[in-house]
Amino acid sequence: MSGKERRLLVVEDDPGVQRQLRWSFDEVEPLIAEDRQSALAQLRRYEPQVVSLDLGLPPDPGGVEEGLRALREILALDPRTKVVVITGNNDRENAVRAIAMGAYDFYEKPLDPELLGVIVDRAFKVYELEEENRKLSRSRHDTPLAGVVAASPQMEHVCQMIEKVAPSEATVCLLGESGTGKELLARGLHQLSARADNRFVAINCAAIPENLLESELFGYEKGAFTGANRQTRGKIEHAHGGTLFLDEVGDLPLALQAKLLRFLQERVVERVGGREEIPVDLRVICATNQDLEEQLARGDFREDLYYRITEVTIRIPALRSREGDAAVIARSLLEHTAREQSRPVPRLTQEAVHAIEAHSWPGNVRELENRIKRATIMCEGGRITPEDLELDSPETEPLPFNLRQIREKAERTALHRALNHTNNNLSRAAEVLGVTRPTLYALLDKHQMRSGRASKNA
Ligand SMILES: Nc1ncnc2c1ncn2[C@@H]1O[C@H](COP(=O)(O)OP(=O)(O)OP(=O)(O)O)[C@@H](O)[C@H]1O
Repeated sequence: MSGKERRLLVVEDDPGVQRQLRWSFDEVEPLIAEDRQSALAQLRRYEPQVVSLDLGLPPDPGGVEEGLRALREILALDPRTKVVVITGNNDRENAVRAIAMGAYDFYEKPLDPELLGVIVDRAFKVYELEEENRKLSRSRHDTPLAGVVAASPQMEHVCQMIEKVAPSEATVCLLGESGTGKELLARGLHQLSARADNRFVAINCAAIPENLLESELFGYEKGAFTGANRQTRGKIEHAHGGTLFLDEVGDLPLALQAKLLRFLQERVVERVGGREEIPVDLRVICATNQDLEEQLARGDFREDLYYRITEVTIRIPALRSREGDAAVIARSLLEHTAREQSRPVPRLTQEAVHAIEAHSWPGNVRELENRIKRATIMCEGGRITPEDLELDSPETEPLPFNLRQIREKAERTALHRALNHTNNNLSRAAEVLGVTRPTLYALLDKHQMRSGRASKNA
């Protein structure tokens, strides 16, 4: 969570102290509530992660009961909230009561803005860590798809599809860029199937030279070719009873496509140089990072085979389009690596998390793994920085403060695009935007865009 997403609610009835408090926090513009009821209304509306709560609230500004009631109700509404209670001088007793009720910390008046700022900042950090942990435990760490870490709705959907299709015998085709986890998911699918006790045999069709691929897949008889000194079973036979994973199936040469198709139709293999038809019972999962439909159109992939292997197609999204997954996977990998090396888990700095979120991950999870491995070796003092990950520190664009700012930005962008599109022809720009010309003029004036560019047909 970036500093700009932090929301702080200050519950304080004294306008002088309110003013003082506004200056205590560098990174957040606090929301202010004067009493318990408006505090609860703000909590419902803005979901602040941290609340600073003066226990002396009206109608009982000299006592603490109203403040403690507010504390109880805030935590009942959202127990994740970190509440820092502010008590009078030397009022330890009520501070302890508040902590016992679930307050995160307490702070005694008189105000020291710097100290309060530090306490509040730490409260945000604890909230953020807890939130990350909640995400991780919601992630698929302990689900049947072991090893698949994901918190995004996109991957949640993929995992659900895998879980659904696993018990069937359907041939599944996993489509996705390199490093998105196709093999990991294929293994997960196998493990959830009735074939889990038998072998999962993987073969990468792109990694084996064409002349060897056939014997690798189908096996060969002794003497079938020079060097064939003994009868050898192929991957297909090895997978008998289990699952055969054909990775990079889009790279399968056309001659072998025909042979694979025959196997899928008749479920028998003939070893190279042999005549015997050997029945094999297995399930096939395929994967590719190529566009199979484009290959079909080019004639590089057989249509009949395409339909055989795509009984169920599952698209694995690229890491860059999975909301929030990169940081969650990074943390999980850090824990894993640290556990393996019996070392304390290093911490990602906020800048590192921003950099991870901003990077486009062309190599997907594999690239993330490599960067994390490198960073665990290079980092110092238990903290991982963007430099350790060899990522740029991104200039994070501040979040717009409110809906009005978002609307205005969208309006400006739409105006620019319409004017560019129509070569500054105002009548046409108004048409494109679906507004009248006077409305367009008003908008251009509002955004001070009338001078210079937008003049034609005005
Ligand atoms: N969701 C995930 N959670 C944790 N680790 C993952 C996840 N997805 C992928 N990985 C890890 O990333 C690495 C690459 O994954 P995998 O080999 O399954 O990708 P792939 O799509 O099959 O790649 P390629 O197309 O290059 O064969 C593996 O080490 C895998 O364990």
